[in-house]
Amino acid sequence: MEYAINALNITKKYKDFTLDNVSLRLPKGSIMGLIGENGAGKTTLIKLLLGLQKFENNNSGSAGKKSSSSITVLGHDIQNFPDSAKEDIGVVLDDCCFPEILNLLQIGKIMKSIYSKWDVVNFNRYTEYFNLPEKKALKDYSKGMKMKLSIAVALSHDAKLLILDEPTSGLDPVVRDEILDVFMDFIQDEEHSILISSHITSDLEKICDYITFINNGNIILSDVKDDILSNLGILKCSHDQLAQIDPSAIRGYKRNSFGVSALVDRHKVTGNFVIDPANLEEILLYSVRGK
Ligand SMILES: Nc1ncnc2c1ncn2[C@@H]1O[C@H](COP(=O)(O)OP(=O)(O)OP(=O)(O)O)[C@@H](O)[C@H]1O
Repeated sequence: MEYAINALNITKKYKDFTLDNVSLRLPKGSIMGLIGENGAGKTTLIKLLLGLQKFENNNSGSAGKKSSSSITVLGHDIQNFPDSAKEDIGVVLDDCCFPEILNLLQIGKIMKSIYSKWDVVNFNRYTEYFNLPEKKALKDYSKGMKMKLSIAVALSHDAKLLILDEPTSGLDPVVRDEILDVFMDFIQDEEHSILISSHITSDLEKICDYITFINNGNIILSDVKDDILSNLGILKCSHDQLAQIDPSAIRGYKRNSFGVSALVDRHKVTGNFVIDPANLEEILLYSVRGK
């Protein structure tokens, strides 16, 4: 399989936080969602994938996890990423990176001078679709308008890979739906791939092929979304019944006044239990917060 992103055994240490020996593979032609609570390490991982931060080069994962580290994006080692290939990555980070005194027309002109493959027709198409005013300074744009502008830019230089950090956060459901449609449209070309982080798990459930859960600097689950949703489910039972279930089937559980509800691997549960479907939000909550 060809990968748009192939990150192996990546460790990044801050004073109070370690992204610990994580690996992530995004198959070409697909969308992967990155889910995790605040401070889980999503932005740190994204910055490493973009080469904006350096990972530990001494293969210094925690004890017992040492192995060689590398990040390959669109076939290039991120540490020696050629300038000529930088246009192939469209990036949206959670803060607007354009000078606030400029307006959309001025941004368009600047981008045309920066990107050799700048597609003015596409840019105008997206900015019209997003109803962005041309002459208003960015400082007077709403948060949603700024985000739409960042997305329009990322989509207008013929990128093959989009790396998007919370592109739908703070946006209303109508705008989010518009943006998700644009992402789905982008991915119709099988050469295109997207890595997207979001707290809005329903957005990721809608568009992603793969989901990666990150918690406290560790990847706790990374798989095909449909497999995750079909393999995991919520089982409600008594404490005694829970005790009879193979412990390796239980990903997390919560006690309530009626007994216990547990996130379980369906295939590992034997016996006559009803297991309800779990959505991505529940999977995150049970995995992170469940006992
Ligand atoms: N430059 C830095 N120096 C020190 N610590 C940092 C730095 N950048 C991030 N961190 C720490 O790394 C941890 C992970 O932060 P990160 O921004 O990657 O989380 P996140 O999953 O993107 O969170 P959120 O959903 O809130 O955006 C946090 O504890 C944060 O304080």
